[in-house]
Amino acid sequence: MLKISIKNILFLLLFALPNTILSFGILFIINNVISGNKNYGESYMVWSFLIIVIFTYLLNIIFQKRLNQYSYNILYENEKSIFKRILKTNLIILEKYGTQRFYTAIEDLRIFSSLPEVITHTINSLLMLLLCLVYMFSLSIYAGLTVLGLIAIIAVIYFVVMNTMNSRITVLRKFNEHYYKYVNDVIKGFKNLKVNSTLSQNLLSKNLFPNRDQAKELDYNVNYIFLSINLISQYGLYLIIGAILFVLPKFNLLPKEDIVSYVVILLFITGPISNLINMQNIYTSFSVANKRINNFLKDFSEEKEEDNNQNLTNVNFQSLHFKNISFQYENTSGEQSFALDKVNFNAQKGEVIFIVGGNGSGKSTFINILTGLYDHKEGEINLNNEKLNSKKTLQNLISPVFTDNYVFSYNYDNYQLENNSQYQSLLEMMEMHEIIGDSKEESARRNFSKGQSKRMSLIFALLEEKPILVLDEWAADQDPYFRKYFYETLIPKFKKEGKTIIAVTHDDAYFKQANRIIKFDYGQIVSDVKINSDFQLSML
Ligand SMILES: Nc1ncnc2c1ncn2[C@@H]1O[C@H](COP(=O)(O)OP(=O)(O)OP(=O)(O)O)[C@@H](O)[C@H]1O
Repeated sequence: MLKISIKNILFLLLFALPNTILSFGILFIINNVISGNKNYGESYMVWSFLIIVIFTYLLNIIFQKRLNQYSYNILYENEKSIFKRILKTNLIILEKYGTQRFYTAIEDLRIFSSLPEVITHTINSLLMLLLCLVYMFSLSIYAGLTVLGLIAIIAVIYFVVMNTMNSRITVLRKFNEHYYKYVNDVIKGFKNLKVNSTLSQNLLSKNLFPNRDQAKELDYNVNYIFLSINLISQYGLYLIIGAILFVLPKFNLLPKEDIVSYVVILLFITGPISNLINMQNIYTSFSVANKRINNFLKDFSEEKEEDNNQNLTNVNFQSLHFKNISFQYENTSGEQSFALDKVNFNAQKGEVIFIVGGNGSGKSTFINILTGLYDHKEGEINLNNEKLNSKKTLQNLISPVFTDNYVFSYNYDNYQLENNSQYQSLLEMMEMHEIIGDSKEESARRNFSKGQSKRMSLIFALLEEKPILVLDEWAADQDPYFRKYFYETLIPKFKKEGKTIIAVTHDDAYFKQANRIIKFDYGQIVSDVKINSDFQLSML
C-alpha cells in the first residue's frame, strides 16, 4: 500500500542525476576560479555559470511541482484506502483493537507523505557526495582516503547511536496510543468527568498526566540524542577540515595548492552530508510508521470477499431460518468467553418477533449475527428455504436501528428528504413534525434528545423500504405515552404493511403485541412462545 514503485524511483533519478551533475558543475567552476585556473576567468565562463544556475533552478521548480503532486497523492489516496479498509473490517475486529488505532494510522500516513521528497534529497546528497569524493581522489588519492576514512568513522558512530533510537520511538508511539484512549474518554465521558471531580482528577493525575510526563521525557531524550548526533556531524566536519589544513600537508599527503580546493569541496558537501544525517531521523520515523501501518493493515484485515452471485435487489422475502448457529467471542483474558450455542431461529414474512432475556443473555450478539455484523462459526442460514451464500443478500433486506443508534451528519442514502412526501408523513407519524419544521437536510441532522434521535433513526430506516425491521431496545428511550403508541399503534401498522419486525425489548407490558416471543438465556434460546389470548408472562 505504501510502497514506492520502481517507476517512481526512476522518475526521481531522472531529476536527481542532471540536478546533481549541474550542481557539481557549479562547484567545479567555483573551485577552479578560486584556485586561479586561468581558463576559468574567461567571460564565457560567467555565462556558463549563470546558465547552469538558472537551468538548475528551473529544473528544481518543475520537479518540485511533480514531487508535490506525487507526495500529496500518496497522502490523500492512502487516507481513502484507510477509510475503505475500516469499512471492510469486521465489527469484532474494530471492537477488539479500538478506534484509536485508526487515528494513529492517519497520523503515520502524514509522516509518510514526505517520503518522495526525502528519497530525492537522499539521492541528490549521495550523488553529490560521490562526485565530490571522486573529485577529491582526482586531486590526491591519500588525502581522499583520509577524508573518506574520517567521514566513515563519523557515519558509523552516527548509525550505531541511531539504531538505538528505533525502540525508543516505538515506545513513544505506544504512549501516544494510550493518549488517544484518554482523549476519547475525555470527549465521550465529558459529562461524567464534569460532574464527578474524583473521576476527572484520577484521569488527569493518575493516567493522562503520567502518560504525558513519560512521553515528554522520552520525546525529550530522543530529540536530545538526535540533536547531539547532529552536532557530532557538524563538529566532525571541522575536525576533517582541521586535518586538511594542518595534518595532511605536514605528511605531504596533500599538495599546498590543492588545500583550498579540498576545503571548498568539503564546505560544499557539508549540506549534502548534514542532509543525509538529518534524514536518518526521518527514515527512523518512516520505518516505525511503516511497521505500524503494516500492523494496522494486518490487524484490520478485510472481510472475505463474498460471492455476490445472489440477486441483491429482487429477493422477495418470505422466510428466514437459522439452523444450529453458533458463535463465540475471542478469548482474550483467559476466561471462558461468551458464546451463542446452537441457536435455531425462524421468522416468517409479516411476523412480529420480540427477543427477550436478561442482561448479558446474548440478545445483541444475536442481532449482530442476524445483521451480518458478526460471522457465525457454525450452522447454516436459509433465506426463503434456500441456503444463504452471501450475507449481503440478507443485509439488503434488513433496516436496523441499533441500541446505540447514530444520526449521520450528512445524507448517505439514496433518497432525498426535501420535497419527499413520504418523509413528511413519517415525521408526522413519529410526532417529529413540530420539532423539524421543514424538510431540509440540515434540520434532520441537528442535535436531538435520545428519544428523538431514535425516532429519526426509525424514520430513516422506514424510508429504506426494506421488508425486515430490526430494532434493538428501540422504545427504551421513549416516554410512556409514545412507548404505548409505538407498541399499540405503530407496530400493528408496520405489520399490516407487511413488514417483519424483530425487536429486542424488555417492555413486558406490551409482549402481547408480538406474534412470538423468543427468550435468550446464557447464549441459548430457552423458549419460543406463540402469543394468543392465554399468554401469561410465566410461560416464558
Ligand atoms: N465485543 C465483545 N467481546 C467479548 N465479549 C462480549 C463482546 N460484546 C459482548 N460480549 C459479552 O457477551 C455477552 C452477551 O452480551 P450481549 O450484548 O449480547 O447481551 P444482551 O443480552 O444484549 O444484554 P443487555 O440486555 O444488557 O443489552 C455478555 O456477557 C458480554 O460481556
